Amino acid sequence: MAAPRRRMGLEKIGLYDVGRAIGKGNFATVRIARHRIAKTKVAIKSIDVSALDRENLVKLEREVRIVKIIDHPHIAKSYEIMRVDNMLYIVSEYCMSGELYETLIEKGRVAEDVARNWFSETASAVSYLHSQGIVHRDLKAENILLGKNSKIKIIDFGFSNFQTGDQLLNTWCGSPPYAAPELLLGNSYDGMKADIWSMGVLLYILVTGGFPFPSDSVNKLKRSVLSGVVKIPYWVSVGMWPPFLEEGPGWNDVDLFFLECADFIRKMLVLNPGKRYSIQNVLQHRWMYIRNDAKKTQVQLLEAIPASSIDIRQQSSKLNPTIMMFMQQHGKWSEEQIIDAVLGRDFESPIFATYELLADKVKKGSLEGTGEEYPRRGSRGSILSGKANVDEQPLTPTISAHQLAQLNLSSPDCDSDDSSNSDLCDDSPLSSMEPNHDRQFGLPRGLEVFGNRFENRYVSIYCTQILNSLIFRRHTLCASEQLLSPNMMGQFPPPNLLLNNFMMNPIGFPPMPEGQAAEFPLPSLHPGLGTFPIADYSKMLPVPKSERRASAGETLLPTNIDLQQHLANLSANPASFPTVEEEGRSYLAKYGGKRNTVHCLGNQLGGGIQNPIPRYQRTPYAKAPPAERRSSWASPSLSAQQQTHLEKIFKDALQTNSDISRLHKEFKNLSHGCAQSQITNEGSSLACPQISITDEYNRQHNIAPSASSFDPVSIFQKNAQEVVFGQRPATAIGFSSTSFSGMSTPEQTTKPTDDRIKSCVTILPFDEVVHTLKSSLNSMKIPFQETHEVVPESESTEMRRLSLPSGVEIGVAVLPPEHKSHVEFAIINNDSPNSDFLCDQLISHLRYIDPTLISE
Ligand SMILES: Nc1ncnc2c1ncn2[C@@H]1O[C@H](COP(=O)(O)OP(=O)(O)OP(=O)(O)O)[C@@H](O)[C@H]1O
Repeated sequence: MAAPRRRMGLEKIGLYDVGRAIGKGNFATVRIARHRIAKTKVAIKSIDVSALDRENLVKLEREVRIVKIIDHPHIAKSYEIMRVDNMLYIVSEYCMSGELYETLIEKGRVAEDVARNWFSETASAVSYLHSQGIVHRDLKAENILLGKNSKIKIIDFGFSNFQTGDQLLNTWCGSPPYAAPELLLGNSYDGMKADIWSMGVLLYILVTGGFPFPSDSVNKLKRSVLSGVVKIPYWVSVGMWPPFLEEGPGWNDVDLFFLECADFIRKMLVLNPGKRYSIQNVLQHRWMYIRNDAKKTQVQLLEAIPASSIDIRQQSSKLNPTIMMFMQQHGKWSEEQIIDAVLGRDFESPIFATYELLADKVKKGSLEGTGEEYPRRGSRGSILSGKANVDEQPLTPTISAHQLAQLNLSSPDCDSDDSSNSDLCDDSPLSSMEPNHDRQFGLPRGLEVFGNRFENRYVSIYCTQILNSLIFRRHTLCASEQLLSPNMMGQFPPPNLLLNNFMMNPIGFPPMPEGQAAEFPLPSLHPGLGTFPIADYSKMLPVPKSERRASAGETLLPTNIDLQQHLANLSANPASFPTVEEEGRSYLAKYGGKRNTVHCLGNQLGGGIQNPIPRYQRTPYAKAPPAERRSSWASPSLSAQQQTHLEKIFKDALQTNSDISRLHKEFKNLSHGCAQSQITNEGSSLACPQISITDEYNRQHNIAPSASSFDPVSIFQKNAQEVVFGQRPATAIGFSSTSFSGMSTPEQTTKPTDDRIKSCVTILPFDEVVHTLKSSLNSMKIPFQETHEVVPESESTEMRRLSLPSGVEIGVAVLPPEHKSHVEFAIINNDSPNSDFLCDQLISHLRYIDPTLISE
């Protein structure tokens, strides 16, 4: 094919006039273009093949292979593959409304009805892919575009692959915030289950406006994902079983009344891929069929898949005579050439693309009178071998001038108010009726008139470039290329250092064997990765101020858009978009007092909306047993006097509803002397004063946890780095604290200066926990010393301690009153940056066997 050339500043590639860039990926630039015969706008993804290494070339060819075979209404359709010099171009359907991600950024979370529509369209596309044995592996809001009428269109098959039967995949692909835990752990994985995890993240984002695992580094993300805790804000519908109904015969008829988005999300975000939903489960979940939309959604789901296959069947059985005629006139191709390329689905031929674009235009524009159709040749084989099998039906049916003219109209896209029109929609009779065919067809070229649009286009391109350069883009990572690109590798210690590190600490990251980049395992375990910033997703999506709660504070974002305004801007029926207040009120009216104990609905400290869900059920402390909750506490490094003083100021602030600047000031004074880095949450030294304030005070005093009540958590979260959220109190259960004395007591005071404690409770039997921990350590080649002890509190309870040379002490015991296995990880020696990871890894191994395991 001829090399691209420019005409009046507009680049020409094949039969396309190419305009401004509309997107950029790791290796690709996507530009808007217009097909000169069909006059349809398309997106052209261009990839400089010479810049790709062998592995990425393989991926690219796989992407090409896959886009050629997929065809689904909710997947952006590909029309043509062009190879010119070093460039490869993938021409696909142009999705005019851009990324779902950008829509969410702009408008914030969406109502569940809207989320349901988008999500079910996505699910139908994923179901189609999985049924074809294809996994996408990079599902994310940035790869989901909105086409005409806000229909979902999945794009970017750069990481997709074929997966058959029980086959597991190994390559680390995807975007960290959407990556399944098994990928984060570097395990082999089932790509289909990994897609479902990404869908869970997607649905979470749609209905909450935030990420389920907010973090600003891969390490933090990993820890958050592996903790297994998904905090879901109160406004997300919760499956609820009315107290008067027992589960039993007939209960299925009733459950449609109860919304279950939270349950649905959790089913997709199950750590254990074996227990995670499959796409079939997703399609069948009740939330997908809720209320008035039940019919519509079902229809959508049913329609989506067959529509596509019917389409394929129709296409293969008939060729449209109007289109054939039009192509013969405007493309000067012979009938034989057209039939051959179309039936052969020759993506590398401009003929096939032209036919498909025109056919889609006919479909969209409901071209009249196309009932008469060319009979299809018997088979491709017959075409290749001559005309023998061609039916003896007339090949030149009567086609009205009107029908041909209709094909010649601009694409419906060009009539939209899409701003990109100015780039590409030139509907002047000359250019439209006599398109500039590529030289290869040896056709006359129409006069190329752009007039004033020429200048405007440049202004527009220039502005777009500025905008593009300002927008912080998030890209997909792949273990061997993005996570460990040469640049990034440059930031790591040299390989021999890595090797030493690995030898010293086997959970470190092994050096990359030469030429085996693709097999690079466990990329996220490299300590260095923690230093790579990824987008701060926690600050990504705007949520109205009125909706911010301490509970969602970590997940949700500061806002600049008021939901009301957003709702007013939406053209859809506002009734389907209740405000958060309305949601809260109706939730309260329906369920208040039934399910959640709402301690006090009044707000003693001022007005503001009331949150029907008690704060302790939605804060990071939700899991803490009541005994561990307190109105405030200060670490033992504060003197008793200082502590009393702080608590007094805190209580004063509560009673007088005054601000807490005094408390802050006081606290700052106490913190004085600690380096800033020491008083932040991450890596804090427990030697510094720390305060953890919970809502217990509010709860005890029947103060409604509302936006305008005194809300130490959110105030501190906003203003003070010093608060250690969810920090355990200074005393810990069991043997947790230290092995220095060689003795453990149930209530032994931790050594505040050197202990870091993680603990979890599991229903697994003691022996199984010990066995799992030991075999995990063995498989990681981490030596340990095992000691048997008896928990003093209960003579009969055995305790096992595993001591690691890196200074991690692991204790396991079954403790009363629950008689569940308690596991404590005490990091005695903070020198090893990997100790934290190791503990998280071990916890996640346990969680694989017991998904109900609770981290404390
Ligand atoms: N068909 C399309 N219509 C409109 N915009 C598109 C289309 N295809 C891609 N884009 C835009 O271009 C961006 C990059 O495209 P794409 O994701 O295919 O590239 P990529 O190199 O694979 O990206 P990444 O490296 O992030 O995975 C998309 O996020 C989207 O904004």
